[in-house]
Amino acid sequence: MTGQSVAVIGLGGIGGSLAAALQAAGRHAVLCCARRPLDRLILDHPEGREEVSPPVATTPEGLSPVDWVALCTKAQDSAAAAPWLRVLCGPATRVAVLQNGIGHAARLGGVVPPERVVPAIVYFNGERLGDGHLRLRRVTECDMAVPDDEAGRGFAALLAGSLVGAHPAPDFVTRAWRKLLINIVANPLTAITRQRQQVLRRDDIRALGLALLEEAVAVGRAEGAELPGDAARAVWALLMTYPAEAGTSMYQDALAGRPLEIEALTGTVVAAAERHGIPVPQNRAMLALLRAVSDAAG
Ligand SMILES: NC(=O)C1=CN([C@@H]2O[C@H](COP(=O)(O)OP(=O)(O)OC[C@H]3O[C@@H](n4cnc5c(N)ncnc54)[C@H](OP(=O)(O)O)[C@@H]3O)[C@@H](O)[C@H]2O)C=CC1
Ligand SMILES: CC(C)(CO)C(=O)C(=O)O
Repeated sequence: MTGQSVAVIGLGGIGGSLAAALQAAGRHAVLCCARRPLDRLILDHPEGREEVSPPVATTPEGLSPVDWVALCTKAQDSAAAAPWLRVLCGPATRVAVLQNGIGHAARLGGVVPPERVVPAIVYFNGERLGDGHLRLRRVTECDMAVPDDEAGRGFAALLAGSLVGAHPAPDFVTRAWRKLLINIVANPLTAITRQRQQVLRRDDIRALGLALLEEAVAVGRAEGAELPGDAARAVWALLMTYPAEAGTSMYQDALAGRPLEIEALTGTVVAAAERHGIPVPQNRAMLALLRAVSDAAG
C-alpha cells in the first residue's frame, strides 16, 4: 500500500510520533491537524532521530477527504475533533483511533460509521519533550495492536516500513482489556503521586496496584475478556519490564495541570462494575481522587 493520504489529528506524544514516523518513511502524503502551528517534528527514538516538516493545518476549513485519519487526541477530546472528521472523511475514509481504553468507535458520536473505525491499542510510550519534539520508547515487541479484520490489516499495511508498526491481533476484546488493566494502575498511580513508573517499584504501591487489578480483572471477565486466574499478577509483572524512567500519558497531564483521561480508564471499569454488580471499592476511591485532580485542572 503506497501513496495514501493520511491526516493525523492531535500532535502530542502519540500523534506527533506517528506523524513523524510516517513522514520519515516517505511513503504517504501526511497532513498534521493541530490546534497551533508547528514548524517541524523532531522524533527521538531508540535507533536515532528524525527531523521532518510535514504540512500542518490549524483549521479544518479548506481541507478535503483523505484515505486515512489517525485520531490521536485524549479520549475526552474526541468530540472536539468532530469538525476535523467531518471534512477529512469521505465515504471510503477509514479512521484509526489511537487512544487508551475500550469502545473507541462510540467516542466518535456517530460522525464516522463504526465499521470504518479501526481501534488501535497503543503499546509504545510517546513523550512530548517540547513543541513538536517527541521521544518514542518501545515498551513491548509490538507498537500497536488492531483487530485482525480488513480495516485493521489495512492500517497495518499503511504503517509498514515506518518506525511504528501495527499488528493485527485476534481476540481484540481480551487484548483491549489487558491494556486497560495496565492503564488503570500505571496511569492513575503515576498521576496521583506525580512520579514516573519508578514509583511502581515500591512494595506499598505494588500492593495497591494488585488490589486495583484484582477488582478490574473480575469486571473484565464479566465483559467477555478471557483473563486467567493470575491475570493481575501477570499484568504487574509486565509493567515491571517497562522502563522505570518512562512516565505515562496521565502523569504528563497531571504535571501540566491538564484534565485527566480518568473517565475512559478507571471510569470505564467502575461503570462496567456497576452494570454487573461487582464491588470495586479501590477503583471507586481512585476515580473520586483523580476526578478531583482533573476537575481542578484548567
Ligand atoms: N503517551 C503515551 O505514551 C501513550 C498514550 N496513549 C493514549 O494515546 C492517546 C493520546 O495520548 P497522548 O499522545 O499522550 O496525548 P497528548 O496530550 O500528548 O496529545 C494529545 C494531542 O491532541 C491535541 N488535541 C486535542 N484536541 C484537539 C483538537 N480538537 N484538534 C486538534 N488537536 C487536538 C492536543 O493539542 P494541544 O497540544 O493543543 O493540547 C495534543 O497535542 C490517549 O488516549 C492516551 O491515553 C496510549 C499509549 C501510550
Ligand atoms: C502503557 C503506558 C503507560 C505507556 O506509555 C500508556 O499506555 C500511557 O502512558 O498511557
